[in-house]
Amino acid sequence: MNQSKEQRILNFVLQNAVRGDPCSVLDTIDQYCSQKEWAMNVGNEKGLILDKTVEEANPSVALELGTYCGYSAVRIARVLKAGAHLLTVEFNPEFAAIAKQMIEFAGVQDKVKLLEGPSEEIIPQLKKKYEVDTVDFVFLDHWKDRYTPDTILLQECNLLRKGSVLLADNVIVPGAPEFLNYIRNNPHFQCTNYPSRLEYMKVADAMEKAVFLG
Ligand SMILES: O=C(NC/C=C/[C@H]1O[C@@H](n2cnc(C(F)(F)F)c2)[C@H](O)[C@@H]1O)c1cc([N+](=O)[O-])cc(O)c1O
Ligand SMILES: [Mg+2]
Repeated sequence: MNQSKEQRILNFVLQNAVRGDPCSVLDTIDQYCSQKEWAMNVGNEKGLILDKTVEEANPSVALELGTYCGYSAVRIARVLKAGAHLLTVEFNPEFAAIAKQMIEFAGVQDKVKLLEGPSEEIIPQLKKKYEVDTVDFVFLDHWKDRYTPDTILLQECNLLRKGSVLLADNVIVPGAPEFLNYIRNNPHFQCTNYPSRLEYMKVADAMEKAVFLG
């Protein structure tokens, strides 16, 4: 059975990155995906915006929707303060298995909890089953038509508090027009757009930050 692209990315990391060194894992994924096979990791340019937004939010509890191979989970976990943790949600079992190995190889497994399943199932479980009170930071990087319903679901489940920061990837490519319309016209959110480029490509993309005002 021939390997998947995601398996090839993981193998390249296992063979070329430094175990326990998150930066080397990120650089190795970026090297592979810019030189060999494109993949939908947030990448290093938008990754810097992600880093700054997480550092500014300084979350105790962070949530990621769309783990994929674990690139942004490693990226976020490596800048979390002591005692803070990231919950990352992945729907596809193959991707979840890859991401688990990526996170462990990077040495950030103590800061990351990978939850497998659809967001509409997992989000309502966060308080009772995963002992979450509210989330301080949310990275939206999953299916673009799920950004809005999941943002609404987070509010319905009382998981956001005054000052919770949402950061959405790909608001230009592939685009999330319905989400931008929702969040920019919602008086409960203060939005900021961060123009950048699509990972590994000379194509414009952007991230949107939305701070919940309560
Ligand atoms: O489609 C893109 N991303 C979709 C990403 C999808 C990923 O999110 C997971 N997911 C789905 N539901 C959940 C949850 F959490 F709800 F359960 C998690 C999917 O299994 C997949 O791993 C994309 C596409 C491009 N591009 O250039 O085409 C560039 C990008 O940066 C992208 O993120
Ligand atoms: Mg993305």
